[in-house]
Amino acid sequence: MVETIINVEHVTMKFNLMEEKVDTLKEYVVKLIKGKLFYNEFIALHDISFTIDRGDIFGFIGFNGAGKSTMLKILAEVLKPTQGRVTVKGSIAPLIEVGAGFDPELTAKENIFLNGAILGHSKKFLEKHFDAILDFAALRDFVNVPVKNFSSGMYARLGFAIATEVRPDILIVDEVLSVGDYKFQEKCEKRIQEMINNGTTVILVSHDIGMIRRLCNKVVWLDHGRIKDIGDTERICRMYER
Ligand SMILES: Nc1ncnc2c1ncn2[C@@H]1O[C@H](COP(=O)(O)OP(=O)(O)OP(=O)(O)O)[C@@H](O)[C@H]1O
Repeated sequence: MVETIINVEHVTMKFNLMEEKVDTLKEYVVKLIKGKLFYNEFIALHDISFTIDRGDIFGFIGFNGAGKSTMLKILAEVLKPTQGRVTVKGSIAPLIEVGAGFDPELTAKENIFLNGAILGHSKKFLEKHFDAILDFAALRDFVNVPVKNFSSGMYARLGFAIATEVRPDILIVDEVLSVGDYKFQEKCEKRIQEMINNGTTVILVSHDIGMIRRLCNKVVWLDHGRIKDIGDTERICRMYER
C-alpha cells in the first residue's frame, strides 16, 4: 500500500533582500534605529504542493537559483516556510550543506560524537559505530586533526559517513556529494542504493542528471520557485535536457 511520508501543502518562501550593502554590525544597528533599512521582498518558492511516498527516490532538478536547496532546507526543518505546511512522518538525516553540524575547532573524532548527537545517536551507539564511520569516510589518518583543516571533500565524506551509518526513514542529500572525488561519489551512490533497497526514502538534489536517472523514480523540475513539472524521471529529464 502506498503511504505518504511527506506532504507539502502550498509552501511559499519569501526572503528579505537588503537594498544596499551594510558593512558592519554598527552600521546595521544605526540604520535599523533610524528606520533606514530598506528591503526588497524575494519569493524563492511560490505556492508549492506535492507529496512523497514511503520508498520514493525523489529528485529535484532545475537551473541555478530555482529554489531546490531552499525546498530541501524546509523539508529538513532548517527553514520555516513563510506560508504553507510540511508534514513529515519519520526520522530525517539531512545532508544539506558541507560542514553543517560540525565544529571547525574540534577534531574528526570529536565531531563524529557531536554530529552524531545532533542526529539523535547515543554515545554508546557512536562508540560502537565509530570505526565503521571512520573507515567509510577513509579518514583514519586524520582522526585527531581539527576539521577546520579539512578540504570540502573531506567534510562531505565525514558528514555522509555519519548520516548514513544507521538507516534513517528519510535521507536528504543536497549537492554536498559533488565536492567528493569520483571514487567517493561512487561509494556514496552504492550506499544510497543499499539504503533504497532497505526501504529508506531518499530526497536528492543534483545537477548530475545521470545520477538522477540512475537513482530516482520521481522528479520535480523547479523553475524560478515554481513547479514546472513533476512525475516520471525519464520524461522530466528528457524535457529538462532539451
Ligand atoms: N537566506 C537567503 N536570503 C536571501 N535569499 C536567499 C536565501 N537563500 C536562498 N535565497 C535565494 O533564493 C533563490 C533560490 O536559492 P536556492 O539556493 O534554493 O536555489 P537552487 O535551486 O538550490 O540553486 P543552485 O542550483 O544554484 O544551488 C536564489 O535566488 C537565492 O539567492
